[in-house]
Amino acid sequence: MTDSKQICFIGAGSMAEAILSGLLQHTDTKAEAITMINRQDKDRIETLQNRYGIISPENKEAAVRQADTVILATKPKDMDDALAQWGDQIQSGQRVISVAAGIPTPFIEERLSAHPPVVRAMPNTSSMVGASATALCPGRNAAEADLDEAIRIFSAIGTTVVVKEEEMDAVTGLSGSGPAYIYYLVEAMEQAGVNEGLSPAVARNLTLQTMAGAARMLLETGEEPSELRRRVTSPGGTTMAGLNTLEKHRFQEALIDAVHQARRRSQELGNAFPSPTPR
Ligand SMILES: NC(=O)C1=CN([C@@H]2O[C@H](COP(=O)(O)OP(=O)(O)OC[C@H]3O[C@@H](n4cnc5c(N)ncnc54)[C@H](O)[C@@H]3O)[C@@H](O)[C@H]2O)C=CC1
Ligand SMILES: O=C(O)[C@@H]1CCC=N1
Repeated sequence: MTDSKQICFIGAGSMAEAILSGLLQHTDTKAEAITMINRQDKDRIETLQNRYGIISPENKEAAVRQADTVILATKPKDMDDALAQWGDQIQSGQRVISVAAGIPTPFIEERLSAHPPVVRAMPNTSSMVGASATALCPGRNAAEADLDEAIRIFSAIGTTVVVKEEEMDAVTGLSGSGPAYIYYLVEAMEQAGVNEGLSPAVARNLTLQTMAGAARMLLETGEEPSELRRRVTSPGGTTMAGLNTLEKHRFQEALIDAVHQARRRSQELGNAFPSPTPR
């Protein structure tokens, strides 16, 4: 992605940093093309300036006004205030991308008097290493070119899919929150290795490569996970003993419920921000 387009992040937390880092490492985007605005927290912007060389704008209003794309990356609960604070700076010729969980596009559209195009995105923090799984959906003022531009940004830092807005809560529960489930699994596998007498370093090394290898097998062979699992599982062997235990503890049911509860929570966050105008 060759780019001189200006991007302004409103909200400079974990997700904004993951996108920023991914863009700088995996595209031709220059740090000078990125501005970041954060509430109160001057230290945070200084950290990001030192880490990435991005600009902390003197005139924050102008930075929002001058961006080609404004990325809204505050917590859902802060979005209303952030739109009240910065929304009047956003012009119709700009493009807005929101990465906030749960917040429907009409909620944002109704708070932007210039009616710019809004695209909703749900990336994940693997953006940082160019490996996000991002789902996108266009708001009512977004033309194909706006969606394409958002796809272009997020394709540079991972894979993208376009979904219907009503699918965004499910996406959030699955791939938005998903990295945390995987890290949780890694924590458990490492602990298991240590419990069985391995050093923490060896347990980590083996766990991570096992995880990475299994992911690559899935991606590169295109085989079904159930088939790949079958090939590891010799009848009466060790894997079967392990899998039977996972089944006894209802491991799959627990994961399915985790995604369901995360989806439900995303929906709940959205319900807290109703949109008065029916679409
Ligand atoms: N962390 C994750 O894995 C993912 C997060 N998201 C979404 O990204 C958004 C941000 O999440 P995180 O980065 O984790 O949160 P965070 O709390 O790390 O960052 C949010 C930042 O927004 C700033 N902020 C709040 N109000 C502001 C205002 N009025 N003007 C300027 N800055 C303001 C805060 O100071 C904070 O630094 C959330 O809406 C979340 O749902 C989406 C996908 C994954
Ligand atoms: O936990 C959260 O609410 C955010 C949204 C998806 C991942 N993290």
